[in-house]
Amino acid sequence: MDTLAPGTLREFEAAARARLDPAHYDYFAGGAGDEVTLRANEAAFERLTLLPRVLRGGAKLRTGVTLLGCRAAVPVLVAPTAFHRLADPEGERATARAAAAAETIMIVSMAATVAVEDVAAAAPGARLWFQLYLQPDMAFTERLVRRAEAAGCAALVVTVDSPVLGLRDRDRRNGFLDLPPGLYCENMRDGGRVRPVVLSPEITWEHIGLLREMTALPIALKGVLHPADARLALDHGVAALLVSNHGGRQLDAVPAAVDALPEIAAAVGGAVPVLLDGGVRRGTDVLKALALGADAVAVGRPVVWGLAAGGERGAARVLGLLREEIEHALTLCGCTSIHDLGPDMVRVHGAGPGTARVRDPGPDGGPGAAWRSR
Ligand SMILES: Cc1cc2nc3c(=O)[nH]c(=O)nc-3n(C[C@H](O)[C@H](O)[C@H](O)COP(=O)(O)O)c2cc1C
Ligand SMILES: O=C(O)C(=O)c1ccccc1
Repeated sequence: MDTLAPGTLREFEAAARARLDPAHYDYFAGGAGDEVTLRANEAAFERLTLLPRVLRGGAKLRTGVTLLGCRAAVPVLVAPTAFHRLADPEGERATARAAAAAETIMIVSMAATVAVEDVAAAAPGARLWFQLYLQPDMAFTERLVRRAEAAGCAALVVTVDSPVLGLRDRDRRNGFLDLPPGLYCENMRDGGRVRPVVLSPEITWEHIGLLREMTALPIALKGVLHPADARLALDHGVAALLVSNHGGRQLDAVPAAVDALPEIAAAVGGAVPVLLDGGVRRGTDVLKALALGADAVAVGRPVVWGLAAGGERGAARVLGLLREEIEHALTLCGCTSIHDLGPDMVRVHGAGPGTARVRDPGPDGGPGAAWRSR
């Protein structure tokens, strides 16, 4: 990469598109159905505005956050995305090194093309969480959990928005069904064969209970949109929630992730950390999500675009750009810490004051302070 290198996340997408096989680009970029939810994720951020505070300078900027015992220097995690070796020969190894360099958490996909042990070995010091689709064969699920634990993963992220795969017209048209020869879902190797990733409509809250008995690792649920499910998650001892519509790849017609966030944050009431992914493309998007009650966000496609455009350096640059943009926007908002952000600083474009306000920001203005102070 040179001086003409991408300088925004959206420019990274264009650079990645130019390099990728068109069917692979479509797999990464695409959504389900008419891609209404896919577009809504970014459009919802555009409709939200930030109201800066003034004359609050002085202190040194603080962007770090601790989630499930893991410190991240920035409130931006790497969302789990499958098949990184379609974007770069080093695949998830390169992504993990980029996340380590950015001092943030990478959520390794169960459908990674590098085994979780090899991802961990390639990136010493990386903070890894492991994403899991609960497999109906719970004995295999347990073997997978043991591998993630042994590799040093600090949390399990169970994806719950995928009882079946979304209907992805781009993949259907392109005939993209399987990985090309030589690439495999390496976490699915089991007794000399590679199992298919099973998305199962049979999975229930009972399986979450079984998983909790199986492991001491904290469990996050990814893909919760209904506030009643957020409350059920708390009843089941879940340690964090990730508000997500899977980047618009599962049920088309669900709300934009950031539009679903306030109700979930209100239901959780600070009991556990709330994360969000979907459509985060600018530092200002991160600030909007944090102001509305997220403790951190995750990015999916932008990291893949970085990887496809420039391998490890490209992915690191994407995370670095977000960090620069967050610091710049915080300063312009009169904040010295991400905990200074509150719902009072967000408006829905064109709506009156307080319309985006759903939760009392508390005396120090920061959302979700309850779990942090424990
Ligand atoms: C190409 C691709 C593959 C994905 N694979 C997974 C996966 O294996 N497991 C999972 O839980 N989510 C997966 N996701 C969803 C992401 O974790 C995340 O929810 C989504 O990408 C966030 O939206 P964004 O791409 O706009 O940041 C995938 C998303 C994309 C784009
Ligand atoms: O493509 C995806 O979004 C995804 O989550 C997935 C599911 C199963 C296998 C590979 C990826």
